[in-house]
Amino acid sequence: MTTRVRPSSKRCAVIGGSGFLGRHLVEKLADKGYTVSVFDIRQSYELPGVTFYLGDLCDKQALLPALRDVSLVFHCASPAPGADDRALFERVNISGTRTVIQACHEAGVQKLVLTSSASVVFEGTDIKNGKEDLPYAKKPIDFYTLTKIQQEKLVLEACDKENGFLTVAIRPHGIFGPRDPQLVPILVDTARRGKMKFIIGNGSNLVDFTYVENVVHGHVLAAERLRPESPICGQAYHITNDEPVFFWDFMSQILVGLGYNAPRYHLPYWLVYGIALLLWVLTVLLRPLVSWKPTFTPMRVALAGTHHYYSCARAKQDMGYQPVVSLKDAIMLTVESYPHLRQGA
Ligand SMILES: NC(=O)C1=CN([C@@H]2O[C@H](COP(=O)(O)OP(=O)(O)OC[C@H]3O[C@@H](n4cnc5c(N)ncnc54)[C@H](OP(=O)(O)O)[C@@H]3O)[C@@H](O)[C@H]2O)C=CC1
Ligand SMILES: CC(C)CCC[C@@H](C)[C@H]1CC[C@H]2C3=C(CC[C@]12C)[C@@]1(C)CCC(=O)C[C@@H]1CC3
Repeated sequence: MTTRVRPSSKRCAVIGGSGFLGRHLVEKLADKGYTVSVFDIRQSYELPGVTFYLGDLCDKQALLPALRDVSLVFHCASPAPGADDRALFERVNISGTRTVIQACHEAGVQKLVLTSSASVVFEGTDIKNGKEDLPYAKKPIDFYTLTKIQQEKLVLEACDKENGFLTVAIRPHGIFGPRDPQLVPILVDTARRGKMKFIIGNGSNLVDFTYVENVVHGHVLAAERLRPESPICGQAYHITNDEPVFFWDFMSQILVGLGYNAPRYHLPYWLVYGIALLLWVLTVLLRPLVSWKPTFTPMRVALAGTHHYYSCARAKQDMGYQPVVSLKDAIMLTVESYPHLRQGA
């Protein structure tokens, strides 16, 4: 006779736990006394109480050992948005997420928390205080967004109270903080190449940027509140700093904090967007010959020139969410964490 070990509620797995958000989440969970299994295609650190399983999440056999005796799974793996590779996004974010759900069923996992993105409703036009009932983008601005939409739908539709499998999706926006490989490094690289002189549009667009610890806090709350009687089952939740800021003020504060000049000259939004679109088409057409990645992609230009901020009212009401680090402190902590990216370093 085989006896099945009942998964402990203090054992969890983090798929994508070697990444920027994933590692911060793992550190918080370990701090809170969880035993954590990390599943990722790479191992970027070591931590007591954390076991690493390496593999591709599209491979169920590789994934299953990481989910053994685990009751709670966080899925925060995705190819980086800059990958611009439709096949890769579809394979990892859509088929891979189906595989994650199947593996959870086979391993007897009871709760799945997905890291989705607030950009699942973003089509390149203004969103002001967007709530979760906004429809998914009909014309997603890139393959990343397109596949994040499908991924979120798969996870929320898999929620099945009768069979004891509960799911929830967290939608952060513009995550930043120590060790982020995207926002600050791309910004500094652009400044070092002398391309951060211009403000795209009139500079009055409000945007959410979310400190990584607040995103982690949203994930942990969701996991701990995910019970059959809870309103959060099968729902998506915006998690932001809840302090919309002018996009170009935020960028300037980071740049100035690191010793670079803030951008000063204005360029018309539609001109820059048109050029970015043209460059993107050229890179696609010339791809077999040239492997050049433009800094100003249509997605980045749209994000830099429109309003996109979201309401966290639902997360506050259903999960008791409140940001734990203010934007001012978050910017200071972030700037301090990148001494190697300072001007002249
Ligand atoms: N950063 C942001 O501003 C936002 C991010 N998100 C979402 O948050 C999540 C985490 O993002 P972030 O931490 O920034 O991203 P990272 O790229 O830092 O982390 C993702 C991790 O997943 C790994 N990974 C990618 N593909 C696979 C695969 N097939 N199998 C196993 N592991 C894989 C990555 O490895 P490798 O690095 O080698 O690819 C990486 O370690 C993602 O789902 C993203 O869509 C949502 C909103 C905003
Ligand atoms: C070169 C400049 C015009 C812009 C430099 C900063 C950008 C790299 C970042 C500003 C907003 C960020 C953002 C994301 C990635 C980095 C930025 C474009 C996401 C696309 C990451 C993944 C998501 O799910 C949504 C994010 C929105 C904001």
